[in-house]
Amino acid sequence: MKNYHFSTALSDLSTIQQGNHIRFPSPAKLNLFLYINNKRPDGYHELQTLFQFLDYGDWLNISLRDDDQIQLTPDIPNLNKQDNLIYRAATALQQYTDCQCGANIHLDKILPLGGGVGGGSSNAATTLVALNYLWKTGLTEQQLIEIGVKLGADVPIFIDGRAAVAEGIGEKITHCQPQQKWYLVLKPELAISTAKIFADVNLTRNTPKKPISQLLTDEYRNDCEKIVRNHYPIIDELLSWLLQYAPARLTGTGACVFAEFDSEQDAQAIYQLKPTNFSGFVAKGCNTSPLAILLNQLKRQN
Ligand SMILES: C[C@@](CO)(OP(=O)(O)O)[C@H](O)COP(=O)(O)OP(=O)(O)OC[C@H]1O[C@@H](n2ccc(N)nc2=O)[C@H](O)[C@@H]1O
Ligand SMILES: Nc1ncnc2c1ncn2[C@@H]1O[C@H](COP(=O)(O)OP(=O)(O)O)[C@@H](O)[C@H]1O
Repeated sequence: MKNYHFSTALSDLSTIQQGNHIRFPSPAKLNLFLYINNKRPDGYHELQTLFQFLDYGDWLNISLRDDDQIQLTPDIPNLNKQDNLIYRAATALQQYTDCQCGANIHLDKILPLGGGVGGGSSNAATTLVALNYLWKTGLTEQQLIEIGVKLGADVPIFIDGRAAVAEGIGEKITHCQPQQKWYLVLKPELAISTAKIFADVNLTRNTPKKPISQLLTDEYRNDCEKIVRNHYPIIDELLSWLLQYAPARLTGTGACVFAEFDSEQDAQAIYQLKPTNFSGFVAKGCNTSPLAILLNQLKRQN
């Protein structure tokens, strides 16, 4: 059975490096809180949001090629290769560095598209970090972030690899150490467009900005939750169900919802009770990204 929890695999590098392939983790994130402070004249919204990684996500299996082609398998339904953030990240790195290297990239996808768990952004970040390592292009983290931010607002946080509060539209990052709880994440079978949520006239977009120290200790909320619950009755239903058992919220602009627990056993116990027509998973929150952990291990080995 495939394992989408990274910590076990990362404890044994022989499962990560097989022949000329290396498997790189592309973890999910949760927005433990998300407040919208303001709409800027250019239409973007200023946020204060807490990112934590999950010990769970996609794998990117990468090997080098003799030519400069980027081969990407398998196809994601309804997404052209040229629009896939993995392909865009790889070609952006080639262009930035003038590098003639290529790669075969196989994506083992488990994270839902438009799920608010950052799958696309994480795939882009893992591609940049992994290919910079494999191609020996030697870019600094800051240079990778410069490329990544053009691909999506959340790509820099996945490159940075440490839990943080992001402000502005995501460019101002303050590292922090929230509790590493266990989460039960439920995935409704629907994708939510981030643009659509931010365009909604009823969105709460004037939450006063607060000092980060206060945000971390106050009760956590997500300003997108009210309108997402209104638009999608199924999400409303799922959140009401989870709230019977534990504190629960929306992540990002949805569609996934999560509940937090102090132990894996507690999270698993509620997972067993979930309505059978919904999929979900249990995973631990981590303040250091599994990708950063693997990269350090690979560098130490060389
Ligand atoms: C708000 C977050 C929190 O994690 O939501 P999720 O996408 O994860 O659910 C993200 O930062 C989202 O980042 P990302 O998904 O990359 O959004 P983008 O593609 O950059 O933006 C899509 C559209 O949403 C609107 N948008 C996005 C981010 C923002 N701070 N203000 C906005 O108004 C803009 O209209 C933009 O054109
Ligand atoms: N490799 C990829 N994985 C997922 N989505 C991708 C990818 N490449 C491009 N996309 C596009 O990015 C959109 C947002 O994806 P994703 O980051 O998974 O959602 P969210 O930001 O809600 O967590 C998708 O709906 C899809 O159209």
